[in-house]
This record gives sequence, C-alpha cells and structure tokens, in this order.
Amino acid sequence: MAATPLIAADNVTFRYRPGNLALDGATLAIPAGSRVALVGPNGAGKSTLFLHINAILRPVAGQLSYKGQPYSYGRGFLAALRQKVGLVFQDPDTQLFAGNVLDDVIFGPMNMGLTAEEARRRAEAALESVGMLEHRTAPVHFLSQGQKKRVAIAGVLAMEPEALVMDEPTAGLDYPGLTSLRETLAMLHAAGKTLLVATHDIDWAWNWADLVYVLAAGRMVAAGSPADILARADHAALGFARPILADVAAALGDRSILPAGVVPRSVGELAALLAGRQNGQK
Ligand SMILES: Nc1ncnc2c1ncn2[C@@H]1O[C@H](COP(=O)(O)OP(=O)(O)OP(=O)(O)O)[C@@H](O)[C@H]1O
Repeated sequence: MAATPLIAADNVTFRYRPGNLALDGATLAIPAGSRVALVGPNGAGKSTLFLHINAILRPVAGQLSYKGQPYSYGRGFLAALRQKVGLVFQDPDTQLFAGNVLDDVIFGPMNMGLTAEEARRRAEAALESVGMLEHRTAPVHFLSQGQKKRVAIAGVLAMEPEALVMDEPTAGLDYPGLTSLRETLAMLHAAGKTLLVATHDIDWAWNWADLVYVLAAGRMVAAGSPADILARADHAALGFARPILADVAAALGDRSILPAGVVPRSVGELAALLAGRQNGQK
C-alpha cells in the first residue's frame, strides 16, 4: 500500500466568479520528503491551487488533506497547518509587511508563541540561509525584488515548516540569487523537508524535481518523474513548449547517438553522454 501523502488535493474545484473555473477537479499527492514541481501555462491555476493548499481559499468541491486528515478550516487547524506548510507567494510584496527585514522574518516565530530569543535565533538563521543576514536592519522597501523574494522565503523558513510551497521562487532572481536559492532548496531537501514549487523554468524543474505535475486549465493533465514526462510526445497538448533538452536529444537522433531509452536531464548530462560516446569510438 502506498504511503499516505503529506499533502493531497482530491478533485479540487474553485471559481473566483461564476463562469471562471480556475480549478476544475485538480488532484495531486505530495509524498513526504519529495521535491515536486508544478508546471503549466499562465492562468493554469497553479497559484490558485497553492492558495488552497495553504487554506487561504476553500474549494467549492473536492477536498484537501494533510497526512490523510481532511482540512477542517477551524482557527486551530489553520494556525497549525500554516506553521507546517509554509507558502511563499509569487509576489513578495504580498507577503512582506514589516518595516525592516528582521522584523518581518521574526513575526512568524513570535506569532507561534516562541520566546523573543528563540524567535530571533530562528529569524537570523533563516536570513543567513538565504544570504540576507547582512541586510537584517534594512527597510523592506529599499530591497530589490530578488532580495524581497529571499526575505519572503526566510519568513517561511523561520517557522521551521515541514513543507515549503513556493510560487515561482526563481522568477526575478539574478545568478547569485538563483545559486543561493538552489543551495537553500538542496539544504532543505537534505533536512527532510517536503518541497512543492510552481515554476515556468522547465529546464530547472526537470533537473531538480522527483515528481512533476502538469496543470492546464485547472486540471492536472500529467504527473510523473521528469523522465516520464519528457518521454511523452504530447508536450503541446500538455500546455507547454517541448523542453529544449528533449528537442536536442531528438535532433541528435537519440537512438543512434544516445543509448536507447536514455533521456538526458541536463545540458551537462547530455554533454557527458556525448563525450562518453566520442571517447568510446576512439
Ligand atoms: N483574484 C482573482 N480574481 C479573479 N480571477 C482570478 C484571480 N486570481 C486568478 N484568477 C483567475 O484564475 C485562473 C487561474 O489563475 P492562477 O493565478 O491560479 O494561474 P497560474 O497558473 O498561477 O498563472 P501564472 O503562471 O500566470 O502565475 C486564471 O483564469 C486567472 O485569471
């Protein structure tokens, strides 16, 4: 029997207004400790699904559950859920509200009833892990979008959640910001956290995720390992462009150039496979 997922959405349907079906029976299951990428075109419903996972929105039909327990939406349930499942919004301005960086990040742990000392320890550790500790006294409105994004992530990390749900965390980050985010995600995964990320960065998602869900028009149209989804021929029907790597592999003629069934998951892996083949021919 499959293990109970940490978070599950079962046939979740939601309308912002009559006639607008933002989610149309969306279903997903997030195994504990996994790295899950949610991809899909603009307007597919990714952010809406995340707002359901954090119980900010409530479905008109269908159900969400945490460790097999259906969401109950009472005050106690909401407080516990939001401590265990941290949501990083797409737009950091939605999330940040305090005057300076440390005050913003310390708010969550203080709200959990921790001592001021423990809350500060957690907030500083979280800022350190996203490379923003040196900015702790900076006014939030002085920060760049990428820096705000990192502070928003720190605000969630400081709550020490079991799962982080991040809506397009790589958008707007420069190279050091991306590197730092990748390191943070690797550190969180190594620490056993469950990670669910919505992204348009398909190459990154393919390299990073254990499991990929594809959402289109409010419905989950595909789910599987990156290799499973790469191997599907109907990427256009899934609502996103065929990943570049798959095109490269196809253009190279995967059967003649790459071992049968091998689908490279990164440019580096493709280069290594090709280099290995060239060496083998000498
Ligand atoms: N606050 C809102 N009020 C009304 N409609 C909304 C609202 N937020 C989203 N929608 C609509 O719900 C649908 C799903 O939007 P959502 O933002 O969840 O998609 P998304 O997959 O996150 O898109 P993107 O990749 O552009 O961030 C869209 O049709 C969108 O126009």
